[in-house]
Amino acid sequence: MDANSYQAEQQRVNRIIDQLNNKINKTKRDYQKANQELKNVQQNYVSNTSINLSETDDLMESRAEIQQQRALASRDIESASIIKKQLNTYQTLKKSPYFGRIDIQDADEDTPEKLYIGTASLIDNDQHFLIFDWRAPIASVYYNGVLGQVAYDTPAGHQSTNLKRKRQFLIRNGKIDNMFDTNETVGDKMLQYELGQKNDQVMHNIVSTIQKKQNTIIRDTDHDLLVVQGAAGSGKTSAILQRIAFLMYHSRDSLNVSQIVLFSPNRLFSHYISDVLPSLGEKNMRQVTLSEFLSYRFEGLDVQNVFDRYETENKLSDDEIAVRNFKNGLDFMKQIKNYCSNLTSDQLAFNNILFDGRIFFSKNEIHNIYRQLPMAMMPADKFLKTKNALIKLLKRRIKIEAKKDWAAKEVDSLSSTQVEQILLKAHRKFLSEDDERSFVTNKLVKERLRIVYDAIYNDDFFDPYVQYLRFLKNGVNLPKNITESAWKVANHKFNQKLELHQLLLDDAVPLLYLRNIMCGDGINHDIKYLFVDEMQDYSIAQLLYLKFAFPNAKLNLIGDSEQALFKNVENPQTALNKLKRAFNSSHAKLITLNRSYRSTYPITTFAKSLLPDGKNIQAFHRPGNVPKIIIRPNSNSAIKTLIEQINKMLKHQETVAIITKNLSETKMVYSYIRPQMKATILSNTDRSLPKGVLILPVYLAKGLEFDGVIAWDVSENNYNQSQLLGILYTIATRAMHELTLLSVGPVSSLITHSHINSHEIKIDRKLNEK
Ligand SMILES: Nc1ncnc2c1ncn2[C@@H]1O[C@H](COP(=O)(O)OP(=O)(O)OP(=O)(O)O)[C@@H](O)[C@H]1O
Repeated sequence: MDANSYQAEQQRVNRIIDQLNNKINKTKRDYQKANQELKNVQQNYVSNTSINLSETDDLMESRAEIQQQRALASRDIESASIIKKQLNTYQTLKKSPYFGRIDIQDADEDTPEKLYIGTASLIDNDQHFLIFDWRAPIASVYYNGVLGQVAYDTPAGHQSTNLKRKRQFLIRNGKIDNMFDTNETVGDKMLQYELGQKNDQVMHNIVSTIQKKQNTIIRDTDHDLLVVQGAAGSGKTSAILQRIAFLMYHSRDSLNVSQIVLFSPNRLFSHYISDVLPSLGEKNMRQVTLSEFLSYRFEGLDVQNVFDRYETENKLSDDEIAVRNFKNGLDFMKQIKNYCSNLTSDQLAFNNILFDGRIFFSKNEIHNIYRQLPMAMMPADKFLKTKNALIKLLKRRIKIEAKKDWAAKEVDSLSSTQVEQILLKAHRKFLSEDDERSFVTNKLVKERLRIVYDAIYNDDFFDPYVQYLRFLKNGVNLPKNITESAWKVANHKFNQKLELHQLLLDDAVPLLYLRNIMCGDGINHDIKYLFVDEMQDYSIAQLLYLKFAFPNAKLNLIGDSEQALFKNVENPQTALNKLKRAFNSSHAKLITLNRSYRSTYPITTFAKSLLPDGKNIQAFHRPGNVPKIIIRPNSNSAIKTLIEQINKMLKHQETVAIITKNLSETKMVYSYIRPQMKATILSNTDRSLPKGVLILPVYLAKGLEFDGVIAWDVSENNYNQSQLLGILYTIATRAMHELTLLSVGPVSSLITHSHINSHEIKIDRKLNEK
C-alpha cells in the first residue's frame, strides 16, 4: 500500500475521531443532565410518599402523583440508559472506528462511493453515514463479495452493484496499524493476525473477519430450522453469537433479547462467551444448561446432570445401553404422545386433594369430572376444564366450610386487631354484627383453603410419576432389542430412584413431556429463537422436547458430530433429515463449516488425522510446533514428565489445560501435581476460567479453547473403543498453539491407526523408567 493512500486513510481516521470526541463530550453532558433529572424525580417521589395519607382525598391525590412520578422516573431511567449505550458505542468506535471499506458503484452512478464498515453506525450532523454498522444490508457485500458485480439483500428486495475495491484495516487506539486491499472475501492476512493472539479467557467478536459461510449463517432469516455442523474450531459458536447480534439489529422492532434462549454445554462456556454480545453493543441472551433447565422443572428432585451421566456412561451393560437409546429416541416420545391422547379417565393417576388431614376433593370426584369431558378433546384442554370445574366447586365449598364448627372456632380465636385488619379489606360498611362476622368467616375460610386452590392450580391432583410408571409398565411397545426382563429392571430402577427423590436424565425429559402434554403446562410461547450449542450431545428426544416446549421458536442447532462423547458419529445430513421429520419443518437448512481456525496448522492436521473422514477438514495456515506424543511406562514417570511439560509450555503460553477423560482422572492428576505447582481444578460448578494451569475433564472443556493443552493418558488401556474417538478429538482440538499427548504405556490404537505422517508428530518414548 503506497504512503499517500495510508496518509489519506489516517487523516480520515483522525477526522472521524475528532467527530467522535465532539459526540462523546455532548453525550456526556446529556447523560449528566438525564441523571440530574432522574435525581429530581426521585427526590420528588420520596417527598410525595411521605405526605399525610390519612385523609381519603389526600390519599387519592398523592396516589395519582406517585403514579406520575413513577412513570417519569422510568422514562428518565430509560433515556439515561439509551444515552449511556450511545456513549459506550462512541467510546468503542474511538479506539477502532472501522475495519473495512468498500467502494461500490451502482449502474446509474458516474463515480464509486466509499463506504466504511465498523461495529456500529456513525452519522454526521447532515445525516451522512460516516460508518456503516456491519449488520447493515450493504455490509454483506464486504463479507460475501469478490470484486465485480455483486448482489445483496435489502428490506426492499434484491440489489446489485459493482464492487470496485475492498480494503481491510487494523486500527488500534486511533492509529492504522495495517491496511491492505484484497479481492478475497475477507483476506487471510487479517485472520492470521487475529488468530495469532493469545487466549485471554473470553471469546471475542469476529465481525472484522467473518467468513463467507459464517456470514450465510449469521444473516439467515428464511429458515425455521437451521442446523450448523462443523469441524472443531470452525467458528460455529462465533457465527451464532454474531447471528444473535444480527437478529437484534435486523428485527429490532419486533425482537427483544429476552425472546432468545441459548442452551449451552456448561457454565464455564456461558462465562467464556459472555463478552461477545456486549462488545457489539447488545445485551446477552438468556443462557441455560440442560441440567439447570430440568432441575428447575423438577423442584425437590435430584435430576441426574449431564456430567454425572458421562461419568457412568462406560459402566453400562448392553441391556442398559439399549434401554437408554430407546428412551432417548423418537419412537419413545411418539409412544408417550399416543399414550396421553388415548388415556381414559379411569387410567389417570389422580390424587386426592387434602385439607387439614382430610380428603377435600376425592380422586373419584376428580375422575367423575374428567370422565364427562369429550374423549376427543386434547388432554391439556380436558385438564384445564377439570381444573376450572374444581375451582368452581371450591368456591361453593367455601360457603359450606364457613358454616362448619372449625370455622366458627377459628373466628372466635381471632384477636380484635386481627378482626379489624380483615374488616379493613372490605371497603364497605356492614349492616349488622352478623354481616360483619359472616364477612370475617368467609375471608378466613378462603384464606385457609388457599392451600386447596394452590393444589388445583399447580396440578397437584395429578401424579405424573405414577402415570409415567404406568406407561412404562403397560403402555410401551418395546423394540426387538430390549427384552421384557431388561425393561423390568429399568422400571424397577426408575421406581427405586424416585423413592430416593432422584431422577435419571433418560427419564427426566420423557416424564416432563408426559406431564406437559397432560397438564398443558411448561410451554413457553414467547421465545422466538432457540439456540442449542453442542447439539451432538443432545438426544433426539431432548431436542424434540425443546421444540415442543418452545413452539414458536425458530431452532438453531449447532454442533459437530465428531465431537460426540461416548457416542458413534452421525452423518450431518442424516441428522438433519431426522430432525426435519421430527419437527415437521418445511424450511430447514444445513450449513457445514469445514475450515478450522482455532488451532495451528500442525495441530489441526494431527486432530483431523484421527477421524476416518477428517480429510474434509481444512486446516488454517497458522504456523506452530508439531504436536508431541510422550510415552512413559508408568503413572509415576508420566506425572514427572507432565510437570516438566507444563513448565515448558508455561514459558510461551499463558494458559495450559490438562484435559482428562473423566473426573476421577482429573482428581488424580490434580492430587499429584498440586504439591509441586499452582494449579486449578475445574468442576461443573465453576463459572469462570482463571489463567495458568487448569485441570479438567473433557466434558467441561467443550466449546472452550486454551493456549496449550496436555491430554492425560492417551494409552490403549484408557482409549480402547471406537466410541472414545470423539473424546480424543475434542481434547486435541481445544489447543490453540501447543498440544502434547501423554500416554501411560502403549498409545491407543485410535491414534496409532490414524493417518498421521511421522513428520507431523514428534514421539518421545521411554519404556524402562521407574
Ligand atoms: N471468522 C473468524 N475470524 C476470526 N476468528 C475466528 C473466526 N471464526 C472463528 N474464529 C476463532 O476460532 C476459534 C474457534 O471458534 P469457535 O469456538 O466459534 O468454533 P466452534 O466451531 O464453535 O468450535 P468447537 O466446536 O470446537 O467448540 C475462536 O477463537 C474464534 O474466535
